[in-house]
Amino acid sequence: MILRPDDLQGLRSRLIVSCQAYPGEPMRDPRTIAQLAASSVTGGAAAVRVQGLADIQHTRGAVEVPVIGLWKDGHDGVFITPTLRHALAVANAGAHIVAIDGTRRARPDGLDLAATVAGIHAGSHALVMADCGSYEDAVAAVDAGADLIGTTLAGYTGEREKTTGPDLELLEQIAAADLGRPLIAEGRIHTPVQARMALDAGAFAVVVGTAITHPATITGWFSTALTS
Ligand SMILES: CC(=O)N[C@H](C=O)[C@@H](O)[C@H](O)[C@H](O)COP(=O)(O)O
Repeated sequence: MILRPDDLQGLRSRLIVSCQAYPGEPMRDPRTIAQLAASSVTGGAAAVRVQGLADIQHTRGAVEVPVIGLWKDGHDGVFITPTLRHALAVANAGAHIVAIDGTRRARPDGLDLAATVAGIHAGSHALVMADCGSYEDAVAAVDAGADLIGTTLAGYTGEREKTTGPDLELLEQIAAADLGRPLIAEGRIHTPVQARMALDAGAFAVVVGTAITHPATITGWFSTALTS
C-alpha cells in the first residue's frame, strides 16, 4: 500500500499510537512492539508510530493501518531520523510515513530540511512527517515540503518550555496559521481529556505514546501516587 497525501484524510480527528521501547528495556523486541501495535489498532488506533528498522518491519506485517516510522540515533541534538540515509532506510523497512527531525537545527549529514524531504520523496514512496519543536520550525518545515507537521519536539529543543501536558498554546498558534498540512499533536498527552483538548486546539490527529504503550512509566505514575 502506498499512502498518498489525500489518504491522510482518513486520519482526521483520529488517534495514532506510538509504540516504542527504549534501549535495555524488557519490551525491546520487534515482536513485542508489533503485538503492541496490533493491540492499539484493536482499540481504535488509526495509525501507529514505531521506532527502529526491525520494529517497523515486524509492525508492517502485523497491522493494516499506516505505519509512521522513525529511527532514533542517539538521544540529544538531532536524533530522530537525523539524516537522509536514516530516512531512506526507514522507508525501505516499510514505513508509509517517515518521521524526521523537523527542526531548524544543523543536521549531521549537512543537508538542510528541504533537501532531506526532497531526497525522501525522490528515493521512496513515503510521506514525510516533520517532528517540530516550535512555531518557527513548523513554518520552515512546510516551506521545506513536509507532508505532515508534528509537535513531537516541543519542550525538547530549548525553544519551548516543557509543559506538563501537551503544548496546547503551540498547537493553537500553528493551527491558526493554517499552514495547509495536517497538524499532528504529539508529546506528553497522558489522558483522554488531554487528547480531546489537543484536537480542540486545532490538531488534525493526536499521537499518544507513553500513556498507552510504556508500562514502566505508567506503573511509576501509580506507584508514586501511593508512596508520595
Ligand atoms: C521527544 C521524543 O524523543 N519523542 C519520541 C518520538 O518518537 C518518543 O519518545 C515519544 O514517546 C513520542 O513522541 C510520543 O510522546 P509521548 O510518549 O509523550 O506520548
